[in-house]
Amino acid sequence: MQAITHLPFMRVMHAFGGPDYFVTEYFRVYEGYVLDKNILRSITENATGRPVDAQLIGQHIPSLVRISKELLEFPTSGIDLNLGCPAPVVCRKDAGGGLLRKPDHLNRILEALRKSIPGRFTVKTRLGYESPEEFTRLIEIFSQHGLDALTIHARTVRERYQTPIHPEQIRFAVQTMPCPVIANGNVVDVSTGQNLIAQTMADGLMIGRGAIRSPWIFKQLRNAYAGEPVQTITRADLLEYINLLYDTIADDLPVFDEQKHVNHMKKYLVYIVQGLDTEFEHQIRRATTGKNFKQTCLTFLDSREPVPVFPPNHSKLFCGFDTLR
Ligand SMILES: Cc1cc2nc3c(=O)[nH]c(=O)nc-3n(C[C@H](O)[C@H](O)[C@H](O)COP(=O)(O)O)c2cc1C
Repeated sequence: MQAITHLPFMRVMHAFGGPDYFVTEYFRVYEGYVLDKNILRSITENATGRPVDAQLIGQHIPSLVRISKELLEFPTSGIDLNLGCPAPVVCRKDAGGGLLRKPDHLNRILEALRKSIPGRFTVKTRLGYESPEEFTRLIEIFSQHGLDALTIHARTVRERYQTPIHPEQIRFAVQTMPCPVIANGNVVDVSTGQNLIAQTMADGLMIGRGAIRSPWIFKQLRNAYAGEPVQTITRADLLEYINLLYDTIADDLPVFDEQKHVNHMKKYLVYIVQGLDTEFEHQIRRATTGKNFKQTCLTFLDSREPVPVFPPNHSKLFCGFDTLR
């Protein structure tokens, strides 16, 4: 996730158990593009011991091929093509989710990338641009290119993040695709993860916002599937997580600018505070210094009280996950 799931964030996720593999923020590929050194560090300095796929976004075929080849010189576990980003600035250029409106061009991109990537080549997609009905045609295309996995964020581009997802479309892909299918969208706890797997029979889960809010989610799911006890998360656990995130990201900065760092931390906190005290959220929004930020966290989180398992179901940050409960 752009400007969120960078190298220090991956380190923190791993400290709490972490996913089986990571995917980088996307490299925004165009003619003349030079590899972003900071994103590249997620690959070259990945010390988690878990694989990391390099994600590309773009539509210019020679550049996508060139950058894939360049990336394969580094210890990446594979190349992933983003067909899901709904940002208007990306879609207008027919990249990310915008490419779903250009199936013929998409077909040519997949053909060229598959030819030039000898190892793992995967796609992360939405269901279509305007309507889930577009997905049948897209699956026809995806199934022709020997993909190593297909990850599906089961919403259309138009639906952005503000609706329930369409698990039946993931189920359709699982039945149709000759490769593993990873289900994505609205997994916020063990029950929503297990229900998404049960409804789709997907080969795995990708978790985004739910992991920012609660990095224990990977370990909790592993424990639940193994029939082991699942950890209850307390306010004090959250405090430890936030402090680790604050310090790990700060230590990774070439130049530390306190105010910028506090603002960056707010990108995580908007997810973390969901379901907690509204006054906590207000005070975090107003924090400008590190001391102020950390003191606010301490004031609201210094207790052994369990935190709510679910965030609110109708906010701008999380929406529609109750259909998976
Ligand atoms: C702020 C933000 C940035 C994102 N950046 C990326 C990205 O760079 N690449 C990608 O494949 N998906 C990106 N996504 C989408 C997520 O990976 C995921 O598909 C989506 O949030 C639904 O899954 P979730 O409910 O587990 O978060 C982003 C989502 C958000 C909210």
